[in-house]
Amino acid sequence: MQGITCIGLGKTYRGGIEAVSPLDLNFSSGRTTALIGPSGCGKSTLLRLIAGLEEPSVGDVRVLGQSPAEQRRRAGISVAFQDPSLLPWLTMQSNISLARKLARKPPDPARVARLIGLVGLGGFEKVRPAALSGGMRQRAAMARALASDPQVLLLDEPFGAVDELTRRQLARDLSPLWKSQGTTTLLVTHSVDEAIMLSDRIVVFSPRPARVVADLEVPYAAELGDGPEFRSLKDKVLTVLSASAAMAK
Ligand SMILES: Nc1ncnc2c1ncn2[C@@H]1O[C@H](COP(=O)(O)OP(=O)(O)OP(=O)(O)O)[C@@H](O)[C@H]1O
Repeated sequence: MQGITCIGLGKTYRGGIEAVSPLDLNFSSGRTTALIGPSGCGKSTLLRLIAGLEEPSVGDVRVLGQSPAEQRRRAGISVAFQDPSLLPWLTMQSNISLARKLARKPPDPARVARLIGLVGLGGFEKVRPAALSGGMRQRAAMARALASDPQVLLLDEPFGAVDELTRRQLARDLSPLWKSQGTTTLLVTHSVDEAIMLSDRIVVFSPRPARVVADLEVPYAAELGDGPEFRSLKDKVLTVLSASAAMAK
């Protein structure tokens, strides 16, 4: 089975905090899955395990048939996390171009320019990260994540510092880029709207340690934003989420 496969995958941090309780989950190739759940339930930990940035305490994870470390070596995984780690000494444009170089892909200034335009940062190409706002840095990090045409894209609240209107616009403009390339995408978000708009499937987690409490398909029609399919799915996710949050009390 390709895609991303978690086999009995669990993580307990030093000090005994169990963030992810052993999980069996598969994320199919080419699909976008939103991961949603109460704050602190372990979503970022799961993403970091899949990215190979954290070692599992138990179990295993395979990313397109390989270990996360192997995939990272082949630059098959791109990440855009809450805290956009742009290199401070490089301009915004160079940060984005560098992603292609690190992935051993040929330079593609036209693609880089198009991405910068799509994230609304045209005119800021030569600016260094410190002179950008938090939301602008997140948008640059998103462009950087997409610049190398990754096979796997891991997004952890990539638009958390961006205002609601811009978020919607980014979701609309950027998701076709990864969807048309068959990228396997995981998106951690607190926004049910964003989860429905961007994904094919929504996995809802319990309070820590993360366990799956619902696994929902997103019907195609839900993408439209405010139709009955959208509203009914949103109600369903919110109901599961509030039941899940109540488990913590
Ligand atoms: N490096 C670490 N060492 C120890 N504990 C950690 C570490 N990273 C996360 N945790 C703990 O693990 C739990 C899960 O954290 P995680 O960041 O994965 O949750 P989350 O669901 O992504 O939260 P949020 O939605 O608020 O971003 C939390 O209790 C957190 O304090």
